[in-house]
Amino acid sequence: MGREKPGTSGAWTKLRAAAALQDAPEHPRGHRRDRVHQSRAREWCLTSPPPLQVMLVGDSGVGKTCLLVRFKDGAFLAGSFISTVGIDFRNKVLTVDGVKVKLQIWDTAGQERFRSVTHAYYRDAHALLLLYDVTNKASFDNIQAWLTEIHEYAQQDVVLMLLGNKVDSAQDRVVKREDGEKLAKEYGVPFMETSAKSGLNVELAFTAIAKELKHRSMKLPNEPKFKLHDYVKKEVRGSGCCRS
Ligand SMILES: Nc1nc2c(ncn2[C@@H]2O[C@H](COP(=O)(O)OP(=O)(O)OP(=O)(O)O)[C@@H](O)[C@H]2O)c(=O)[nH]1
Ligand SMILES: [Mg+2]
Repeated sequence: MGREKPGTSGAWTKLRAAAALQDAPEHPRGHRRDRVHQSRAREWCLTSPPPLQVMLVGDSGVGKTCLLVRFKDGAFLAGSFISTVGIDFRNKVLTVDGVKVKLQIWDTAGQERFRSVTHAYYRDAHALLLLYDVTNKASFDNIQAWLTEIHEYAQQDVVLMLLGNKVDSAQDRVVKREDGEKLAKEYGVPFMETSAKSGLNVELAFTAIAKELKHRSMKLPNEPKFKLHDYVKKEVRGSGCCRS
């Protein structure tokens, strides 16, 4: 039996919220978050229209959870690294060109052992933020494998953006900005460097995605076509240390 197209009905949203409740893991940072999680999910499924689904993917430790927390709460989760277990989500409403856009952002676990959980969520994603860590060459080298996985499991028209995170760690950098740009160009995806720690380009990454999804869903006849690549190129900010 085929599933209903994601994001098209309140029933779908409720299903997802119920699934989120069932799967809700202990919060990765050790707090009891079940109740917060439940009320968040309940509150979300009572609002309409259905949110646009954005998924964060990439190797473990690249900063997916920190990026989401920075975007949602404006804070950086310093301290010891506690890996995400399974999958979690946070909601955020953005105002894009005067229109409210609801994003439901899925924070996936980068660890290999959770890969099958993540696979199940790909096809409902409207957008994917694919992260690597500029201080970790292996996370950059694995981007091609992630792209293969995305190709296999995500919708063909999914909005995709490549992010090189932790750009604040200039001394530990091993992946040059140019390498990220080259790889992104090769695959035809927009690219920017970010820092969940300093906040660099975090808002921009999500806003760019929201703008693209909003333009796709509204398709106003007199509105000029939104070009995500051009928008990102125009708006992106360098880390201030390494731009030529
Ligand atoms: N310097 C710096 N450290 C960061 C940044 N983002 C995340 N970190 C650190 O990197 C570590 C991993 O961050 P997480 O956000 O938990 O990584 P993750 O991608 O969610 O990892 P998994 O949940 O295992 O997939 C933590 O110790 C963070 O404090 C950043 O922008 N700059
Ligand atoms: Mg995480």
